[in-house]
Amino acid sequence: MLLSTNSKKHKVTVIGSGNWGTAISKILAENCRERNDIFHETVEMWVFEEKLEVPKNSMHYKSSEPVCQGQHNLTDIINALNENVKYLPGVALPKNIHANPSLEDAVRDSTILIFNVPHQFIIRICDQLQGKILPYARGISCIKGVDVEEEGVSLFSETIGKKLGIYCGSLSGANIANEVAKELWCETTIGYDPPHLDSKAPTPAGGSPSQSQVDLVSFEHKDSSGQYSKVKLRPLPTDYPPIDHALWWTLFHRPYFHVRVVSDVAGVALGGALKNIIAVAAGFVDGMGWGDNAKAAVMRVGLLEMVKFGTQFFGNSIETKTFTEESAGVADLITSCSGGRNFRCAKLSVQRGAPIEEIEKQELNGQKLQGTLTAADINKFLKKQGAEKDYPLFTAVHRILKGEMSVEDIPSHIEPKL
Ligand SMILES: NC(=O)C1=CN([C@@H]2O[C@H](COP(=O)(O)OP(=O)(O)OC[C@H]3O[C@@H](n4cnc5c(N)ncnc54)[C@H](O)[C@@H]3O)[C@@H](O)[C@H]2O)C=CC1
Ligand SMILES: O=C(CO)COP(=O)(O)O
Repeated sequence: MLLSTNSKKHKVTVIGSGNWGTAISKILAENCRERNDIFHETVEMWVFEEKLEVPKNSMHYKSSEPVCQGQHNLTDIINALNENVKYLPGVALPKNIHANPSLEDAVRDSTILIFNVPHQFIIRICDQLQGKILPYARGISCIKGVDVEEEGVSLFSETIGKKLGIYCGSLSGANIANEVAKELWCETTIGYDPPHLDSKAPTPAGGSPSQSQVDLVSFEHKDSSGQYSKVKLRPLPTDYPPIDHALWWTLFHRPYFHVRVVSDVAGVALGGALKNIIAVAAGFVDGMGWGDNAKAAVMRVGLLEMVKFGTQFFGNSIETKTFTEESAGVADLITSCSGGRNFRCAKLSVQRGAPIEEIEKQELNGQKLQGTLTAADINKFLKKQGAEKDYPLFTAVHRILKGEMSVEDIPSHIEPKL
């Protein structure tokens, strides 16, 4: 067990309060309460504010609480009822979650930042956070998606790290939020590869950089292209418990949420992003009524494309065994193709003959699909690389979503050409 001999405690903020953002906040709040020798008990949860009435599927529908009458801010409702009535209705949240509508206030003095929003919103959030966070904070991204720009494809753990000047790992796994929130057992994977102190960096007066330096210190860091580079990071002051694999395990592990911490940050993040495209494909073929064999076929081809993409574009910084051995890979693929939102909405879109965006709006009550956007992001990148034909399943999903191909074409499209 991790024992704390340090004088300062970590303050934890979750940036995001959707379906997964709230379920993760619940886990963290339970652990912060139990391990209040290491963590501040209160977990701040940043909420993108909106006004609503307590809905019928809430545990508090028609209760006599003042916030249950008429329209109120979601933050006020969460703080009064300890339930996220919109994104995780029916689940009692620990009282030590504080829903906060101010991003700046939510991250103030936090040493640990957990990023958990739909990926389309994270860049703007990072822009708003610049200069507002502790410079020696460390992060974990629970976001499933990729960041495609002119220069290429990056993972959000990297993008967040670069934009905020902090180190950020990743968390991903077979973790359908509603099941995790009901405390049904599952596994997850955390990727964290903390920078090593650069032994050649000038040592400041008064000791080693890790002990006394409060200014920028140069670290050697391996990025997702496998390149070692010198990056400047603020070391965590030594009066805090070190942020390492053991600390992440202590913060996230629950009897119902089993954590494995690995060093393959890129593999964890990439697996979570790419499986969402495959889940859309699985939904398409299931919507056609083609049965489990067809679904298994797209899962097989999809897993191979995941491994190929990781190897081709993330080089030696990725361990492809993460895709086959960790929850963040094949297990996430299986659960997402069974009961995930991408799967369910893609299936309904075929069954109802309606665009998936329409189904998303009708069925998800404000929750967001990631697979459709990721299919477009990955396609943009593959096109630029001239590699669309090497990834027939990823390409097919994008083309079907764009109306350029039909689901009936999937079998012939993914068959290797002789
Ligand atoms: N829900 C799940 O079962 C799981 C989700 N994930 C991943 O976690 C990430 C977050 O997903 P969820 O928490 O499920 O989100 P969600 O799908 O429930 O999305 C709704 C959230 O987006 C926020 N939002 C809407 N418009 C916004 C805006 N303009 N700016 C900022 N926020 C806005 C809403 O306030 C709400 O918090 C995604 O990348 C997802 O793939 C990972 C594992 C499981
Ligand atoms: O990532 C998930 C499960 O691990 C959830 O996937 P969906 O977003 O498709 O529901």
